[in-house]
Amino acid sequence: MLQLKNISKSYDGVTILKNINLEIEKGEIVSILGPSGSGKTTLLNLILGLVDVDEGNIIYNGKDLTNVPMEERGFNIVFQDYALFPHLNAYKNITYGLKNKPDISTKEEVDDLIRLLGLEEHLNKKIDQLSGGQKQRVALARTMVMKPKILLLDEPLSALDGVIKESIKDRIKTIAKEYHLTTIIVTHDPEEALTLSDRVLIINEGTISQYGKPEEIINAPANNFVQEFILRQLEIKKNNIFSLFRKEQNNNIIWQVG
Ligand SMILES: Nc1ncnc2c1ncn2[C@@H]1O[C@H](COP(=O)(O)OP(=O)(O)OP(=O)(O)O)[C@@H](O)[C@H]1O
Repeated sequence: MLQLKNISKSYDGVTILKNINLEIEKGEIVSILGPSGSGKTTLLNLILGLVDVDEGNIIYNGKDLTNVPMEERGFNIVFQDYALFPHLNAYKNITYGLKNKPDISTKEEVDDLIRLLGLEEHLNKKIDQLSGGQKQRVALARTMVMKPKILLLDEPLSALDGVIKESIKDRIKTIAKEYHLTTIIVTHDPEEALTLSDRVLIINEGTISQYGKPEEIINAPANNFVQEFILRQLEIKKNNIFSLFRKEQNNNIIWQVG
């Protein structure tokens, strides 16, 4: 279990995160959801160890990691831009980290992951020959072969759309459940957070607005911010789709009458 206790962080005297308290169970998928500048990536970086906390503690399975350097925490991140090596093919990207630590994953485990992510046909391709969704899956595989204790994903779906987005969402869910892998995802998209996660952490201006299961957030928004910002966005999206549908129907009627 990961626990954040009274975490605070400021930059240049400006408070970015204030008194964050949070518990994430092993194998849970948690999304950090909030508007631009609310402190989502800062929170992810604090967990990863890329950024130091000003106050508070990060505890993992009872051990205080607050002052443990990033490399020793055993967490791993997939960045928004994937950060793949362009001169290496997909397979070499996936197995790159194993060069120095070959015992972490067996060949069978690597092959399993490649199969799970549907990358078999793309292994010999260079990175610039891959689509956005394929790059994303290579980045996920490269991180997963290192068997992180916690998988951190920064806006993993933002560059993707439609069917590909849904398919990567499913793959993230499958991997998290199959490997009992605690997964923390930063997103600004309420629909993505609510459909992908076991629990959603909604932050606004550096504080927690609500932390709960998707159905709790939808059925019992804790405050005005959750209601107005998060649920309203979903409502607008839904209405846009319905109005498009109605327009289409009206056009058909006019066309038929005409
Ligand atoms: N290294 C830094 N130095 C100074 N200010 C920073 C630094 N990193 C982040 N900030 C500030 O902290 C605030 C929160 O940034 P953060 O990147 O965590 O937000 P976010 O919720 O992830 O936003 P977005 O959705 O736009 O990526 C912003 O106002 C940002 O300008």
